[in-house]
Amino acid sequence: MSAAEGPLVVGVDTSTQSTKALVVDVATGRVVASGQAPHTVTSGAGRESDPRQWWDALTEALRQCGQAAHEAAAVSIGGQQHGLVALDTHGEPVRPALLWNDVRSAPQAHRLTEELGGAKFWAERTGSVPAASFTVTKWAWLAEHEPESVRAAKAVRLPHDYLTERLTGQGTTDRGDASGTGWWASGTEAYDEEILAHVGLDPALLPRVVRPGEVAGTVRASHDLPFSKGTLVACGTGDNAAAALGLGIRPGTPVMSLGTSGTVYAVSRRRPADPTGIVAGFADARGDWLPLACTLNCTLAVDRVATLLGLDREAVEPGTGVTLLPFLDGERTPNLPNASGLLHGLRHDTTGGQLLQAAYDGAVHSLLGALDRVVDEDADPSAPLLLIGGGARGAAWQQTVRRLSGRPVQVPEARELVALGAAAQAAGLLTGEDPAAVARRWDTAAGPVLEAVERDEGTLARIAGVLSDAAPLLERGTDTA
Ligand SMILES: Nc1ncnc2c1ncn2[C@@H]1O[C@H](COP(=O)(O)OP(=O)(O)O)[C@@H](O)[C@H]1O
Ligand SMILES: O=C(CO)[C@@H](O)[C@H](O)COP(=O)(O)O
Repeated sequence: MSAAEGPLVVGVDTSTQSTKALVVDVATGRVVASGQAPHTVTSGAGRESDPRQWWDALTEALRQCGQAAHEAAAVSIGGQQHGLVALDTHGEPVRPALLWNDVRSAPQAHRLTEELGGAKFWAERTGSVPAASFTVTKWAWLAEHEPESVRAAKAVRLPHDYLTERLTGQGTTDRGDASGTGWWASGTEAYDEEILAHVGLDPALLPRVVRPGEVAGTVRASHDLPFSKGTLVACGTGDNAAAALGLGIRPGTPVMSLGTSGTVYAVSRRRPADPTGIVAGFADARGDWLPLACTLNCTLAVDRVATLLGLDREAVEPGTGVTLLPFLDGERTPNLPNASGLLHGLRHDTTGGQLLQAAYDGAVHSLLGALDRVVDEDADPSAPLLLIGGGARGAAWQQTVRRLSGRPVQVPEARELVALGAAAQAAGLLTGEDPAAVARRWDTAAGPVLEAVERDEGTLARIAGVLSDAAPLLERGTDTA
C-alpha cells in the first residue's frame, strides 16, 4: 500500500453491535487501515451494555489499525445515539448503559409527554416527541426503578461522549447527539432547564456542548491507545449525524440506513417539529437539522427470521399475500413499544422464502412510511435514495427497498460511513474545511445506482391494512413482552 499523501486522521463508529475504527488519509480520503471489535448487548426485557466494553473494543479496533493509528493527527468519535451512561465521581459507570433500543421506559415517555404540555410542546421545544429511545425517558425510568443509581450519578453522558471524555479528560458532547436526549432545546440550542428540573437532573452533571468545528480537547497522556499526547480530538456526534457528514449530503438527498436500527433522514435548513412523533427533529453536526425516523427492527430482526426458517438471508422468494410485521423488539416507528412480531396470511403453499421476503417487506414498509416526512417538501422526489449500513450490502435488502420505494437507489461503495463522517470531522479540524465538503472531496457517496422500478403499491397497501386491523393486538403486546 502506498504512503499517505496527507496527514492521517482516525474516525470511529461505536455502534450498537461493534466499534469500528478507520485511519484515513486527509488528502485523498483513502482508508489506509481499519479495525473492528464486537460488543455484547443484553437480551430479555432491557437492552444494556457495559460502557467499559466500548473502550476495550476501541482499543482492539485501533490495535488492528497498526502503525497508521500512531500517526494520526486528529481523531473523532461517532456513536449510537440516546444511550444513558451514568458515571460516578471516578468516571466509572454506576451501572450498564441503557441503550436506544431498550423500550422499558415507554411508560415514562408517555407520562413525560402528558405532564409537560403534550406532544406539541415537546416537538416545539426539543424538536421531538420523546419515545422510549430518548435519554430523558431512560433517566426518568432509572429514577423510578433504581433511585440509588441516580443518587450515585455524578456525570451523565451519551455513548460517544463517554469515549471522547476518556480520551481528553473533558466532559463534552455536540449538538447532533445532544438533540437526541430530550433535554436539549432545539430553538435555543441549549439544555432545557425546565425539562431537566422536571426529571430531577442537575444540568451540572451534563457535558459541555462543543460547537461544530471547535476542538473538544486533546488526547491526554494516561491511556492505552496508540495516540500521542496532544493529538486533536473533535467533538464527535451521533451515528446518524456522522453518516450524514460522511456522505456529504445536501438538503433534498434522502438516506436510508439499514443496521441494528433502520433510519431514514435528510439534511434540512428548517428546524423540524413534528407533533405526531414520527419524525425526530435532530440537529446535524454542522449547524443544520436532521429530521429522522428510526425503527428498532431492521437487520437483526430479518436475520432472526432467516435463522428461524433455516434459510440464508438472501433466500427470498416473491410473496403472494403473506404479511410479516417483524416487531421482535417492540417498535418505535410506528410507535408500538409493546408490540411483538405478527404474521398474517399463512397458507399451505406459503414457502419459507416468501415468509422471509415478507419480513424484509415489513421492515422496509415502516421506514418508507416516514420517508416523505423527513425530506423537505420542495425536494426532487426522483432523487436517488442513498442506501447505507450493513444491510445495504445485501441484494434482498436492495431489491426490497427498490421495489417498495419506486425510487432509484444508490449504494455507496464506502462501507463505514459513520466512521468516515467522524474522520471527515477530524480532518476538518486540521484543514479548517467544512467536514461535509471534506466528504464530498473524498467522493464517499460514489457507488452504483439501481434504476427505479414501479412501486409495489399492492404490497404497501396490504401491510398498511394488516397494521391498522391488528392495532389493538400490537398495542397490547404479549404477557412475556
Ligand atoms: N452482506 C450483507 N447482507 C445483508 N445484511 C448484512 C450484510 N452484512 C452485514 N449485514 C447486516 O448488517 C448488520 C450490521 O450493520 P451495521 O450498520 O454495521 O450495524 P450497527 O452500526 O447498527 O451496529 C448486521 O446485523 C447484519 O445483519
Ligand atoms: O436510535 C437511533 C436513532 O434515533 C439509532 O439509529 C441509534 O443511533 C443506533 O444506531 P445503530 O447502532 O443501528 O447504528
